[in-house]
Parts: sequence; C-alpha cells; structure tokens
Amino acid sequence: MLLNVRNLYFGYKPGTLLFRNINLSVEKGKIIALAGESGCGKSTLLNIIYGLFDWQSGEIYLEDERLFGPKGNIVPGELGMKLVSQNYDLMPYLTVSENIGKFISNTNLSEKKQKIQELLQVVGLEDYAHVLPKNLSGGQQQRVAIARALSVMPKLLLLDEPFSNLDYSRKMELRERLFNYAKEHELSVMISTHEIQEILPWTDQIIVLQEGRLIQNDNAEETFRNPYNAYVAKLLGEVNTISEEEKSVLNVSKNYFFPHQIKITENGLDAQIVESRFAGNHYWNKILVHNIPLVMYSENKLEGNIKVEIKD
Ligand SMILES: Nc1ncnc2c1ncn2[C@@H]1O[C@H](COP(=O)(O)OP(=O)(O)OP(=O)(O)O)[C@@H](O)[C@H]1O
Repeated sequence: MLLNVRNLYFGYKPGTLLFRNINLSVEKGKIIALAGESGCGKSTLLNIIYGLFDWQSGEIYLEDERLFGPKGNIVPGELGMKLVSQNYDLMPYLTVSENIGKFISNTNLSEKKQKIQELLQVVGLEDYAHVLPKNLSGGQQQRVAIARALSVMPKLLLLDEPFSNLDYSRKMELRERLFNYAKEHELSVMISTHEIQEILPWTDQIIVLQEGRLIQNDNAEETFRNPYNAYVAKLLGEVNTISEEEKSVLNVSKNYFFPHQIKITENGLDAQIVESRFAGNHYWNKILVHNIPLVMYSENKLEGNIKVEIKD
C-alpha cells in the first residue's frame, strides 16, 4: 500500500474536530478523487497528508514509513509527495520552463531540457515556455504548478482543485493528458474536486467526506450505482430527493434517484409535464407525479401528460 491513513483526528481549534476517525489507503498507480461539499475539509486533508499541519491523533504511512507532519521535516512537505495547492507558488523571475525545471537536477542538461519539453506538452504550454508567471492567466499558472510537481516524479501527487481555473475544453484536454501521463508512469494521484463528473472516467476510487467523516470509499461505478446517501448522490450530479412519505407514493426504495432513472412507459405512474427545456444532449423536464415535482431527462421535447416508471 502506498498511503495509509489510520484513525485520523484533526481540528483547527482545540475542542472542535474537523475530522473524526478518518481511515483510508491508496494503492500505487491509482487515481483517487476526494469529494465532498464545500468546506468539508478536502484541502485540509491534502495539507495534512502532505505534512503541513499537525494532527491530533492517528497515524499516516507513506509506503512503510510513518510520517510525523511538520515536526518530522526540516523543509515543509513530505519527500516523495508533491502538493499543488490553490496558490501556485511560482518563482516570479523565472520563465515557465525555468519554473518547471526548478527541481530537476542539472547533471544531465539535455535530459533536463527534454523533460521540460515533455511536461510543457502534458500541460499544453509549449507556446509559453519563455513567458514569466506575471504574464500568465490563473489557469496557465495552475498548469505550470502541475508540470513542476510532475517533474520530480513524486510517489504521490496531491492536487487541490487542479482544473478550477480552466475553461471546459482546456479542462478536458488537460485531464486526459495528465491522467494518461500518471497512468503511464504509475504515479498515484489524489485529487480534490467539486466536479466529480469531470474526472469520473479516470478515477479508480472516490472518497467522500461528510461532516468530518469518510462516508464512502468505492470505485466510480459502485459509487454511482449505490451512493451511500442523498449527499453522495448530489455530488454526482442532478438528483431527485424525496421524503419518506413520497417514497411510498412513488413506490421506490430510496430517498433519492437520478433524472435518468425516470423512464417513459405505457403503464406507469401518471405524470404531468410542467417544463421541457433543451439542455444540450438531452431535454431537461420538470414533471409532477402525484403532485411531487421531479426532474427527468428525455431525448425529445415533452408536453402534456405521460406515464413514467422509476427504475431505482
Ligand atoms: N487555517 C484555518 N483555520 C481555521 N479554520 C480553517 C482553516 N482553513 C480552513 N478552515 C475551515 O476548515 C473547514 C474545511 O476547509 P477546507 O478548505 O479544507 O474545505 P474544502 O472541502 O477544501 O472546501 P472547498 O471545497 O470550498 O475548497 C472549513 O470550515 C474552513 O472554514
């Protein structure tokens, strides 16, 4: 096992705990998503693992070596890991290439040059090699920081919302190149995200934090098929949440289900279409079933009354 976190307790202030008994492990070469609503502690957990904060109790191991947080390191941060946080910490007087190459040894200069070129390609900044950070956008600076972290081939790369400053197409490009690079080089990546959907195809494991606890730790498919609760389901996309009473009216087993689980059938529940709007690759519909408002998707625009079944 590459990383092992056992019985971790942490609070910023004495007497208040942000984490209670967090246990998790990460295997070599895996891509792990760290999910949870804003403020649940994703950034904090990455910082603790990287060794920037002291924790109250519990143990953290990288391979078989026990880590001790800030008191265990002369220079902040664990050897063997790199953290790309939301402040990119670039050297202002060094160009993009020099920033990326900052931690690469000078013993073989042609190899170093080649490595920098490779990393510029991974993050799509070939045309900015000689530019200073002050002349880059936030998203470009973020990509330089990612390339610099990759340059040392860490055993574990910790990324805090790495795509937050990128537009959709750049995000898609970067995630593909970055995750393919990680897979090729067997790097382990732990990545905090608000938008789990966007990295879903690459994740081996999704860890969900809620109110200081780790509530789900499964692969992407299992998480999608069986979200632990409505909170997890909401992190995965748009979701219908219903009360206990509505559950029996609709004859479903859970308090939440996704819009795609509602299907039009010949002999189902009566539903009235309230709204039907074009939403790109589907129509987004607000329907009423026994007066319960639900969202369903359809291929075509809907109107009037239909019959539906909920496949939960
Ligand atoms: N230095 C600090 N001192 C005290 N409290 C803090 C500190 N940093 C964060 N917190 C609090 O700890 C909690 C977790 O914050 P954190 O930034 O780890 O959450 P997050 O899940 O990464 O949030 P987001 O998704 O919005 O980035 C929040 O309630 C935050 O206000």
